[in-house]
Amino acid sequence: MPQPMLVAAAAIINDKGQVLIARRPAGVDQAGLWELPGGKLAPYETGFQALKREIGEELGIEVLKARPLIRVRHSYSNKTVLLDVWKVLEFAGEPWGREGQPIRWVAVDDLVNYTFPAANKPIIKAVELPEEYLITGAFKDTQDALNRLNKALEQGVKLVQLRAHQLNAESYRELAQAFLGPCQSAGAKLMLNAAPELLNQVDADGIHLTAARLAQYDQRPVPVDKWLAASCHDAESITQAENIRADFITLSPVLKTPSHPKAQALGWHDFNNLTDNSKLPVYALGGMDKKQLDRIFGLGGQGLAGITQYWS
Ligand SMILES: Nc1nc2c([nH]c(=O)n2[C@H]2C[C@H](O)[C@@H](COP(=O)(O)OP(=O)(O)OP(=O)(O)O)O2)c(=O)[nH]1
Ligand SMILES: [Mg+2]
Repeated sequence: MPQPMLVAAAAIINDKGQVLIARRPAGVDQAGLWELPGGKLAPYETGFQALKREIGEELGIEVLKARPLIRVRHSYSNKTVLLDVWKVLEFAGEPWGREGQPIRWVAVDDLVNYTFPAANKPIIKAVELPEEYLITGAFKDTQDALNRLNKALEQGVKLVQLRAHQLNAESYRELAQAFLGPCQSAGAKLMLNAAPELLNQVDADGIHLTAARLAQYDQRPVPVDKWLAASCHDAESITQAENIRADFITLSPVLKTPSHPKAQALGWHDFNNLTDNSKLPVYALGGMDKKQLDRIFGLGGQGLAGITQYWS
């Protein structure tokens, strides 16, 4: 593999939740496309140092607080880049295009309407996705499931996977239908852990494939305007998820968990290796709680999945 060009880039979010994008000038690589501001690492710079310098040079603001968002390696015909993308949480000053480049604050949901370089597809997804992915646990009946869902939504959950393998297809469909309203009202996305065809009957936001379902496809089984996620456990399943153009994955079990006592845990080291080699946003799953979020970000993860504390 050729040595990639190292690039630091920033997802700068303002207090309205909008993201700052800039337009690449004519005559440079990827000319005319929109990008996240940033640029090449100078020799001996860390990603964060380069981020601070590039953002100062290009936008005239000072980055005060940032955390890793995603790292993506991508090969263009003429070069390979390794984009080290940070989420900027605090900055000083008012950004302007210091190099004459047009800049724009864009709502996260509008990012799909702008054309970015090919490497940015998973990066834009990482910007859109929240830090936590709720996977439903046990429940007594429909009302109990809805009560638990509403409690989780009240606590700010924005991404929900309805996982209920104990239900038959019809009961699952009914429950999925019942989940739609509360999720929509709370501005949360609903992923169905079910066959992709169910999207024809239930207008949820996407499908989450089990590892077994993931292995069955050789192309993306859901339309591009829906989300596709998959459960991965190793490098092979991650490659498979990338091949069928999934949008994000869960990787498990990171730590030992009572729900899957026989499964061998990956541990943090392997979690890091696998996320490093994955293009897609990766949620850590298995034995996770909110206290581990900073560690997950540092190791290349999008956030954590499971969060049984929201479902108890
Ligand atoms: N900044 C930025 N670069 C991106 C993005 N997506 C993407 O593929 N790239 C590629 C395009 C370029 O080949 C490379 C970044 O180089 P750059 O042109 O921003 O570098 P720079 O700011 O240091 O500029 P210069 O030294 O060439 O003046 O990474 C993105 O979202 N932001
Ligand atoms: Mg630049």
